[in-house]
Amino acid sequence: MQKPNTNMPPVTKQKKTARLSNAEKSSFFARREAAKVLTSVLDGDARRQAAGSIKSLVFKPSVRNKKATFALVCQTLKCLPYIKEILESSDILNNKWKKQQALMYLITYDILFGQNVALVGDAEKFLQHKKDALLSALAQILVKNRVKNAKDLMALRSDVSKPRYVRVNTLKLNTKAAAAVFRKRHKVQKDDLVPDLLLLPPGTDLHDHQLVKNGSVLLQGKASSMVAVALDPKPGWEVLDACSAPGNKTVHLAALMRGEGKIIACELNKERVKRLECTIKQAGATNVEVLHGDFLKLSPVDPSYSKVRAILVDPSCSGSGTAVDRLDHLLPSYQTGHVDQGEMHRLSKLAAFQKMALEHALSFPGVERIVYSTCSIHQIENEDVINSVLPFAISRGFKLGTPFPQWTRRGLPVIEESEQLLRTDPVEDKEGFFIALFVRSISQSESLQEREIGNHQSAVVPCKISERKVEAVNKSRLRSSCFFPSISLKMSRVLLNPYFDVWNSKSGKYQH
Ligand SMILES: C[S@@+](CC[C@H](N)C(=O)[O-])C[C@H]1O[C@@H](n2cnc3c(N)ncnc32)[C@H](O)[C@@H]1O
Repeated sequence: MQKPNTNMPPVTKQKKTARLSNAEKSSFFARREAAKVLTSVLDGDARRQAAGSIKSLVFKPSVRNKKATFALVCQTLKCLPYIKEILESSDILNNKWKKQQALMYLITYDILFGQNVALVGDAEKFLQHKKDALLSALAQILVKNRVKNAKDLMALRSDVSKPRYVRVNTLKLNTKAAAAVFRKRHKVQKDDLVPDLLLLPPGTDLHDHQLVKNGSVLLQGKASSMVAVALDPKPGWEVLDACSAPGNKTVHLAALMRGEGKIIACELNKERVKRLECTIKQAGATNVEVLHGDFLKLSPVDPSYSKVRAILVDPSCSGSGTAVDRLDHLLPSYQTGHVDQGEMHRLSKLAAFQKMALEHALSFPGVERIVYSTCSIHQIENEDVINSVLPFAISRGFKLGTPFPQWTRRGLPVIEESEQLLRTDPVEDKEGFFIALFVRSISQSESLQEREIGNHQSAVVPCKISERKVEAVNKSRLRSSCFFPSISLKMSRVLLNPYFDVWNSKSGKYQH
């Protein structure tokens, strides 16, 4: 039997096609485009290997009607648990239609929750004929959820709304002037915590706004904008942004430094370096030097970095804190709160890299301030990373600082210093970020620098720490070594010696 072609309007009847209205044609094609995106999203979610976020899939050049496709995919996902239940309980899909599952979901959405208009096409007609069965399955769900109609049912799964945050790029425009421009069409408030951050009503679409296009403002969230402010670099400083693309925080640092001093923006990924360069150019940040390379391979004792006073470590992370922004909360896996073995393995690998990157930053002898940040909600990428590097940080003369002391949401109470860590909440603040700040006095960083040996092959970096700290470090290292029973006695002795860390620039590793 010949397969029906659901990708074309009923072309066999040429006359009929000609009579299709523009609305009918465009919704027919929008549903087909949406079906491709939805198939990709659901397959990726089932395999826990997303091909991209919903937004990135919709914004691919191949999708013509982006706005309609995006709306249809999101609305259908929002109702998906009900749609699945309805299709299952009414049992109307034969094998032929089951193979076009995403399209069935979209059309069912249109019939029961959407406008129920312009339903041309074989798949649409099939479901229209089964409308009574669909309605009766929906009625049962309404009773079960104690709501009167489909609209009220959808409201049960309503969107989280968050203000449209706009960070003014003070390298190009002052905040007062930016606020005045937006005030012509929107209600504008200034954020009470982050300087140069404006709040516009939720849903305000500014993607095509002139100020966004010319780099005068950035559509950067509040939590993300807190990171550079926490590092607090001063004009004239040298700052290292360890993992910098796409560069939103790099250019924020540049603005806070008023374009004075130098930022070394390091990025490993070649493609992302291009994005970084675009961001820098668009923002007009002239004091940024892009370094395409591996941050872990930079030698802390290389004279090129001897003047670096602050480092931002914003490493690759799971991104779990921005799930709402990426619309992941609409996905079936998010709704079950499932973290499977594969995901746990991925988190452990990320955490291992995050720890290495932070430890590496702590090794630069002239540095006074380090911020570690993630957009993850997982303890393994946040508090656990801090806990695991604390002994080393202390051995290098650092202590934890308190970014935004007035902010009430702090780290999870799984380490003693949790009050010094900062978290934002994915529900309350609409983004789940984590920020930790390490500080060291200038005198300590200077004495480390004086003592360092600028040997390019191998440099010994003695650490100046008090007896009390040595004891704390030893105790804590002993504790950590207990988790690795395979570590030999000889090796643990080396690990327990807090005085010397040897950087070998050939291997790009420390020798303790
Ligand atoms: C979370 S993103 C950084 C976001 C950036 N700070 C911003 O605000 O726009 C992490 C970046 O680190 C980069 N990266 C990962 N490993 C790296 C390494 N070893 N050295 C330098 N960059 C690395 C990734 O390619 C990615 O672009």
